[in-house]
Amino acid sequence: MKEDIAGIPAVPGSAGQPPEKRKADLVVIGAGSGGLSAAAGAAMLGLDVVLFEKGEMGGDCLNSGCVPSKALLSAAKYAAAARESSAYGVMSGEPVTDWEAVKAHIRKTIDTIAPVDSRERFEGLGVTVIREHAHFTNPNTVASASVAVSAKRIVIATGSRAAIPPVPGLADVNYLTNETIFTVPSLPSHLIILGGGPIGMEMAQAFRRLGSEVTVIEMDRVLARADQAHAEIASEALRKEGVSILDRHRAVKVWKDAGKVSVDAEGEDGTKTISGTHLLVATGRKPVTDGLALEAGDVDFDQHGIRVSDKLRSISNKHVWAVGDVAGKGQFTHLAGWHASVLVRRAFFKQGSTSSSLPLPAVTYTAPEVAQVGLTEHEARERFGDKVQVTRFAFDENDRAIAEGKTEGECKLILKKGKLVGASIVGEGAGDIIQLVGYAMSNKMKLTSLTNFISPYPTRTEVVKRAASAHFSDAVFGKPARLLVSLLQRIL
Ligand SMILES: Cc1cc2nc3c(=O)[nH]c(=O)nc-3n(C[C@H](O)[C@H](O)[C@H](O)COP(=O)(O)OP(=O)(O)OC[C@H]3O[C@@H](n4cnc5c(N)ncnc54)[C@H](O)[C@@H]3O)c2cc1C
Ligand SMILES: NC(=O)c1ccc[n+]([C@@H]2O[C@H](COP(=O)([O-])OP(=O)(O)OC[C@H]3O[C@@H](n4cnc5c(N)ncnc54)[C@H](O)[C@@H]3O)[C@@H](O)[C@H]2O)c1
Repeated sequence: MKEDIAGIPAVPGSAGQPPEKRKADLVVIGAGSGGLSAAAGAAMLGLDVVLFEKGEMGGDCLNSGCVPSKALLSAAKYAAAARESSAYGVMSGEPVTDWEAVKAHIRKTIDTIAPVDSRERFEGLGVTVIREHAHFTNPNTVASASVAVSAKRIVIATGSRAAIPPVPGLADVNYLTNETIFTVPSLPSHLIILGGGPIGMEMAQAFRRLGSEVTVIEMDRVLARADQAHAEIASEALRKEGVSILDRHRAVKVWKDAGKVSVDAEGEDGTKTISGTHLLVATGRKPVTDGLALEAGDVDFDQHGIRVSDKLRSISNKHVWAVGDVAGKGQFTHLAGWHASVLVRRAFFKQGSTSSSLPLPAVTYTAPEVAQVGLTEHEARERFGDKVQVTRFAFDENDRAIAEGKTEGECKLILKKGKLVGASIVGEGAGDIIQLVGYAMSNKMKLTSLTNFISPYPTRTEVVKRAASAHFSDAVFGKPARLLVSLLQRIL
């Protein structure tokens, strides 16, 4: 693919001077989750690391992704708790949202975490941090306005940005993205959200709980990568809270009129026009490959990002690696962190992990949470056919869930001939609970490892042990077992 080199600063040096030339062991472009972890890992091994960042240290996750979204969701949780509290015998009224105070909570959360990602911390680790836009000048050199650094290893960790679909009229309205939604001047009165992926669904519930009217327009099904039944449980919960979800509706036209933004959404039953005060575009992400002069670096890329092998090394330039969203293998902070770990092990210890050598967890932080690790039941059946077994346990039989009145959900373990290949959990705390299964799978443990331990009572995580135990219940309590026990009773 040919590269769009727009965005490369025209000025060669800070005061019109040619950039200073230097060497380093490792150059990292991008100080987000992936780039920071790579830089820290290499610096802690005593290597000479140069890190370029053109924007805010911490990248998307800290500034316009995971952190602000989870801070917003936590504010929204209090609003929901106030509404629900009378069911628990505690009376409170309809909550009042102070949007400025919610934004202050978001800002405070970012500011509290920011020092971990800061220039000062990384300089303390020995990393040279250059707060400038960087681009390739040749296959082993990266330059910014002030410096050109040559290195044996260069890591591209430039992340992704919101992908804007080619919907007629969209470019002419002031739509919001993840970069602007957390600082919008007033609480949207009616927020229309294009896209029912993790961003769309998390934001839909957060704003609805804080008092906005919310409409989600999704051209396929919501949370399409999650277990379908679990995604439906989550969308039903959002609907009950008043979120209007138009799934299988494609946005085909957008326009602004008399201070309102309107969207035509086309479904099987015709076209509906939705009018609101704000429009959030959450229709997926686009890797940031522009402005890097990748052709000068002999770095191949396509619409998914830098073309790398599962070892995260560029297929066209052996000096170059890619980590995080720009590597085109998934868009999660924990995946970016894992990529950095793969890079450090491979590049400096010659160890053999790859991007896909551990099962990847994914959690959407709606209430209920929707969590996945490894394969969904659907993916497993497509791959392994009738060798697949499913064992499950419902939250409404879990005493902690009953005590807390959060009984919607289930834990589903997916097995291939008795071996764990995935798990899907929907319910309160699913993202925490699923770690137990991820741990067992990553360490290639047997299903019995999920039954052979004492789980504290009453905890929601007991659902994992109960789902695993259900798989063995026939063997343990079935007719053959009963016969054996009665025989042994007579002998012993
Ligand atoms: C709203 C939202 C919520 C999310 N929630 C979660 C969540 O709950 N859990 C989760 O795991 N993931 C979540 N994600 C995804 C997560 O934020 C990303 O997967 C993660 O930030 C990717 O990290 P990265 O290092 O690849 O890229 P980024 O964090 O995007 O960092 C890339 C950095 O590179 C810099 N850069 C780009 N080009 C250049 C250049 N030429 N020169 C110098 N610097 C450059 C950018 O300025 C940026 O700082 C969320 C994302 C969004 C948008
Ligand atoms: N909790 C988390 O871990 C978390 C939270 C947010 C984001 N993320 C990461 O960020 C990524 C991006 O999230 P996202 O929600 O933007 O993307 P996504 O790709 O997951 O979902 C986008 C949705 O928009 C729909 N869409 C596209 N064009 C449309 C149109 N014209 N009309 C209607 N619908 C349309 C798609 O069908 C899709 O379902 C996620 O895949 C995830 O990896 C993670």
